[in-house]
Amino acid sequence: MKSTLRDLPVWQKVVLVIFAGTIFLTVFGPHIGPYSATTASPADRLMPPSAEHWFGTDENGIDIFSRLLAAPRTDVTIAVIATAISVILGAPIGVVVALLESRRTRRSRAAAETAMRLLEVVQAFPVFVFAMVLVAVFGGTTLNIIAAVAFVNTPVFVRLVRSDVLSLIQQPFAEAARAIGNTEMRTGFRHVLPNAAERVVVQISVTVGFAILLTAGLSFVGAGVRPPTPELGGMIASGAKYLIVDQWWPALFPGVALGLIVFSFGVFGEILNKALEPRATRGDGHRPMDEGPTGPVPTEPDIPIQEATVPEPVPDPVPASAFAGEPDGSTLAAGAAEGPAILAVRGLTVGRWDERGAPLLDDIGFSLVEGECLGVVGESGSGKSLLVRSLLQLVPPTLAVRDGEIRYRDTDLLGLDKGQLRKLRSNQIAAILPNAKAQLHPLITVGRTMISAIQAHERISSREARDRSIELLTSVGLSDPARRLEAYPHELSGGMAQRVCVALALMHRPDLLIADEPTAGLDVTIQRQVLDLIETLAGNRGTARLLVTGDLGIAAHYCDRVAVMRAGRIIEINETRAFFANPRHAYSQHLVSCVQP
Ligand SMILES: Nc1ncnc2c1ncn2[C@@H]1O[C@H](COP(=O)(O)OP(=O)(O)OP(=O)(O)O)[C@@H](O)[C@H]1O
Repeated sequence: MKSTLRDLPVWQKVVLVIFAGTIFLTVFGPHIGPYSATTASPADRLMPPSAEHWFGTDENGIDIFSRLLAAPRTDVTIAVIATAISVILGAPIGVVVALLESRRTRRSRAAAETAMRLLEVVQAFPVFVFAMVLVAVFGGTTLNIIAAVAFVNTPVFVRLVRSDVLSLIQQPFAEAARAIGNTEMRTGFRHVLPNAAERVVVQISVTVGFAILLTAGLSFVGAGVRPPTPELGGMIASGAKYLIVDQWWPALFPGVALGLIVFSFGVFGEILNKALEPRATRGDGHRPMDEGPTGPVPTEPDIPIQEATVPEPVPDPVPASAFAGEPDGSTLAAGAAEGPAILAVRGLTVGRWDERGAPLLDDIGFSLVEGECLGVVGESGSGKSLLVRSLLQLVPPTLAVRDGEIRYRDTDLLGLDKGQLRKLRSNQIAAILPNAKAQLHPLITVGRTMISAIQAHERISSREARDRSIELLTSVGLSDPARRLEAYPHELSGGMAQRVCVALALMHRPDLLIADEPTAGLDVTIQRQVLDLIETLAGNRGTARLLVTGDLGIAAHYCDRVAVMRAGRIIEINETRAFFANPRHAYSQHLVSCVQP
């Protein structure tokens, strides 16, 4: 904060002083004027500025300087209370409307649409006229003025929060929050809404400024605060009629004061915005945390990961027609593993929700047994991530599962309601999604994310949840876990963030782990450490793993079987050794040939 203040340009520092002065006057103003701000003195009527009355006197002979010192209390108090009401009403409505809109059901979309149309009706009236009508109908008491100003400003916050939540709800950290078992509402309010806070804070400051203007405007037209209460709009109104007779001071000073106050609130919002941004407040003084000693030392893999990396996208030296053949019985021979399946997928087909266009996932089928690791490989755009999202029921809102079955043990996942799904996620089915840093809430410390994830499933105190978080971070090999709990995601290295995500995914000892490119973006050594960690923690507990990767070397080293995807279909599934020794499908042969020396 200190460095933010120091870096401000001079004019902003001046505005900040005006803002601080306004707040000071709001609290103490009525008590510090040299004269009474309300007692009339007809003998001193309309005296020009002088040493005795610095800003002159008004039509009632009251010292204008003393009234100006007292007036901000009225305007600012009304504006602040009204704006607080607007935020308290507007922000939750905005979150709910956004969540309704992001659902695909007709009913929820209709409800969101109705709410937005109603807001448009409110906003279609000129705000000032609307506030005047409200005050005229219900009377010009202070409470009614506050209610009117709050009412006309509420839609601003609804719209602002709605648009922010709509754009943020698809972000990786929000998806991750849902994947670890948070309800949609909890994700919306606890994970997404704080990210809209920066814009809301700026808007609050601008709105308070506007609300001061509105309050003054209502008083100016005689519908607001009544004399003799010192109030800027009323002072301007009473002074304006003397402008034509060259008595400028009763209107000019309150006019300038009003302009400066409104302006200072707008600028203060910007300054606050900069100061609240965690990267701004902590970025300078905090160097990125060192990786520190980490967990299990990896053993040498049989196949070196670097050498096996498949460049993306895979060039197609073989004509496309060579790969066009339908997968047949031979290429899908090992599609069903032996033993009772933990996950069984049949005929899964995903496409646009309005059923237009070709499916993006077409007739996907495979199964996964206890303790097994199935690698899903394929070129970019083949549908690997979409498969993961479909399994986790996190299909983007523009897409939908058109057909098929996803069975987790005896449960049909596609038939579950949100509550049942939430219980399964994280408790029994866990996910690690790509780009760990983006999965973690940018404005929430690692500790709060972990505690919230633990408490989403267990009724335990925050202290117990914190102790558990420290144990978990230790188990994923993070040094100094208590300090890591206080860190924001941007203060972690990629490898550390990924370890936190592994801890989050495995905290409830799931028996199915779905990992989508869990090491994307990490350097090769860290990749191996993270994959070994998953293997040690999940594999040794018998957790079945579906590991999506674009790296055949990773699939070769860590997976029991490999499934190859191309253009939304699984074209081959085989045991890992057999797959690399003798790939059956022409496209698999091409993939394997790309990584063999
Ligand atoms: N929200 C969406 N709306 C429409 N199409 C989508 C959407 N998300 C993905 N797709 C399409 O689905 C197909 C599969 O995408 P997906 O992200 O699953 O590929 P991928 O195999 O994971 O690729 P990569 O390895 O590059 O992440 C692509 O053609 C993509 O354009």
